[in-house]
Amino acid sequence: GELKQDDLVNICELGQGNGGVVWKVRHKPTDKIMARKLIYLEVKPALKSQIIRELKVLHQCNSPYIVGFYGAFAVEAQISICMEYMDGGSLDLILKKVMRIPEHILGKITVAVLRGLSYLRERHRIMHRDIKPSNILVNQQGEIKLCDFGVSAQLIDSTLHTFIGTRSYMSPERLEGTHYGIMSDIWSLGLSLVEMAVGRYPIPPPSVQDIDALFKEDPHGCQSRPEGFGCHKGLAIFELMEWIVNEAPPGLAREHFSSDFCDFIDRCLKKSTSERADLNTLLNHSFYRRYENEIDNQDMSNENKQSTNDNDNLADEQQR
Ligand SMILES: Nc1ncnc2c1ncn2[C@@H]1O[C@H](COP(=O)(O)OP(=O)(O)OP(=O)(O)O)[C@@H](O)[C@H]1O
Ligand SMILES: NCCNc1nnc(-c2ccc(F)c(F)c2Nc2ccc(I)cc2F)o1
Ligand SMILES: [Mg+2]
Repeated sequence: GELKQDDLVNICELGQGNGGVVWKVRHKPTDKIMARKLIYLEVKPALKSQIIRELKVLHQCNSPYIVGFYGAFAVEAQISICMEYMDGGSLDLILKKVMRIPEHILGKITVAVLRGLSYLRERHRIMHRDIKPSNILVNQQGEIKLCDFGVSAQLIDSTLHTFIGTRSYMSPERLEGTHYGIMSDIWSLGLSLVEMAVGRYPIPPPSVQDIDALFKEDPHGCQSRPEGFGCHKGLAIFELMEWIVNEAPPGLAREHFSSDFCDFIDRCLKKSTSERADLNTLLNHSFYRRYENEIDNQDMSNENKQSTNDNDNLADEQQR
């Protein structure tokens, strides 16, 4: 049935973005735990109902790589989007805890993101528009899923002027205001992977010393960021955008990462879209190939776990 405000009880706040806050909530009638995103929007009622109508398409977005959707509604100037609660949180939070994410995990993340992007394109003819670590969520079953993709054209339109971030995962062509498409998601994926591999937003690129300091065996054994790494004064958002448009793209240090990971990143971070790899090319890249069956076992094992549980329950029942 339809979700409504009175049926939801706040448990705790999961985080704030720019223009949105996300709560962990319980849906009383079903006792289901959900994540409720509230987006503040002052738009005419006609536009609000159009947004709610367009968000209903999320009921058809069913993929192991896309966060589940329970419903959307508006109360005054707040749009609520109720979705699957991902109890592992987002990759930006995980990155803060672990300093940097090892390559084999980044391989699994890459498989999930590319499969999520191709699902959205093949089945719903949409691009994501906001690929970045905070929009890639994980759960304790080890599943990796995408959220916050532009399914409603009107919601995108109504929030264009409000959502500016502190850092930009936007591609050069998007920052230049020229037309952009799925290839812009590929750039954002590349930049997100470099950030997670190195442990900080990669523009302006860390110095060679920074990188070596990061990877030398930490004497204390704990993963701590070297002095001044990453927390040096970042560029202001506009300087950052200028850097992305005018300077060479970031890349990975070949002495610390496999050559096919470095090559994968180089192909995602080509500044010109005609040189950048498209989705199909990346789905055939050796870095993707190396991890694609790993994640299938992951999914299979979850399904197997589910079915063995079902069988166990059935067996129990028959004994009772
Ligand atoms: N479905 C979810 N399950 C669990 N945690 C979530 C879920 N959706 C969002 N979050 C958490 O809420 C935080 C805020 O999300 P939100 O999308 O508003 O902002 P953001 O993605 O961090 O940044 P921005 O607003 O710039 O897009 C995220 O960082 C994430 O940790
Ligand atoms: N600054 C606040 C965070 N930014 C942001 N969060 N969600 C969106 C979003 C934008 C357009 C759209 F159509 C959505 F459905 C959107 N949300 C959305 C899409 C799919 C799922 I599953 C869940 C969602 F919240 O934009
Ligand atoms: Mg988000």
